[in-house]
Amino acid sequence: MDKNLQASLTPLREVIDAIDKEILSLLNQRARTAQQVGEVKEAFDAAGPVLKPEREATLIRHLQSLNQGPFTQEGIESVWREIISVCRGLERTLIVAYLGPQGSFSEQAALEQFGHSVQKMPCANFDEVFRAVESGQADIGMVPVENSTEGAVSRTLDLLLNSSLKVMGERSLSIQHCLMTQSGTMDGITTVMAHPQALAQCQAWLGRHYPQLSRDAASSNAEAARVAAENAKVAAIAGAAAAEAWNLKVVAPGIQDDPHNRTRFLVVGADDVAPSGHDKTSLILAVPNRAGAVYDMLEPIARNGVSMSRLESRPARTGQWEYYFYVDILGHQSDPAVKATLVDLKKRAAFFKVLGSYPVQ
Ligand SMILES: C=C(O[C@@H]1C=C(C(=O)O)C=C[C@H]1O)C(=O)O
Repeated sequence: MDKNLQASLTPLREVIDAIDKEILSLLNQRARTAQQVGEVKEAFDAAGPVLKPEREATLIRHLQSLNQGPFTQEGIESVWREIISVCRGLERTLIVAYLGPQGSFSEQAALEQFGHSVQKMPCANFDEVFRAVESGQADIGMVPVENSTEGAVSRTLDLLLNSSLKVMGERSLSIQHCLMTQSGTMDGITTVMAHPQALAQCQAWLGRHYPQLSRDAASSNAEAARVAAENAKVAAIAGAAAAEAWNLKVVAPGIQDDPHNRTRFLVVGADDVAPSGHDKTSLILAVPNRAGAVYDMLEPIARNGVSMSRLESRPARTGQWEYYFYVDILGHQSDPAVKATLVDLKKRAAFFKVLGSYPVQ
């Protein structure tokens, strides 16, 4: 290295070393304090949850509001999610269930939300994720609920309807699909495999570039990657993490038809989440099949000055053209306006279920 360059860098690196030493000492103070929090929780409610999503959200937002840079806001979030993950792990290791195998977008969403100091429980399908959490084998689950190109993930909606689990959080992820094979080329490839959602999100691109390939459905994109790793005739569509996990080479990155393709995931668990100051409430409603019923159902939301951020319908399977409506409103169910809205909605609805209130991402 150039001598002058070395001479200029050395003092700066010494400063960084000294700062890191301070950070390390502070991290250990924080970790010890979190252990004490764990002891207090244990003493008051040994079976109670260690995870407090509202506290984690408030703490990160507060730091972001104090942040003057140049450390980025995204940096604050990702660094503190990992710090919290380690500290939480010293209280008790969180077990997170999601649609696997390794390298799935659900895994990525789970790790972004809860950090890497968790125990991963990859499951074969969404039903298994719900079962794992309902039975207490896992603390929480991470499931996709909607995609910006393809709309609702219907199996998740159906499971939410029938499950006792609460929605405890949300996480939105940019979904960049890659085409991947063993060799990194398409030589000898006869089939492209992915989850039906991913095949749908990439259909125009596939039609343009590989119209001759047969398209096969897999239970997840990461599962398609696992199959491609065993079969040289199969190309998989999955995220970059799956290529790494299954030792595949990317033939083409970012092949989804919409470059802004995003998926929103929900955290499901057994516990209610306290207010964080910026929350959302998810609920399911059904109305009788008559003129004006949907308008009447939604009227209390507008009247109480509550914002609705999502409205999704799903057939009720009665054969009568009846629907369940999945509604997200802004605010926590303990906020007065939201509380009043929920009371009104319950009076009008043929079916009413609050899925939970949780911090807005
Ligand atoms: C330390 C706590 O437990 C967990 C860890 C947190 C942290 O490290 O800051 C925050 C919330 C909880 O998920 C707490 O409840 O304050």
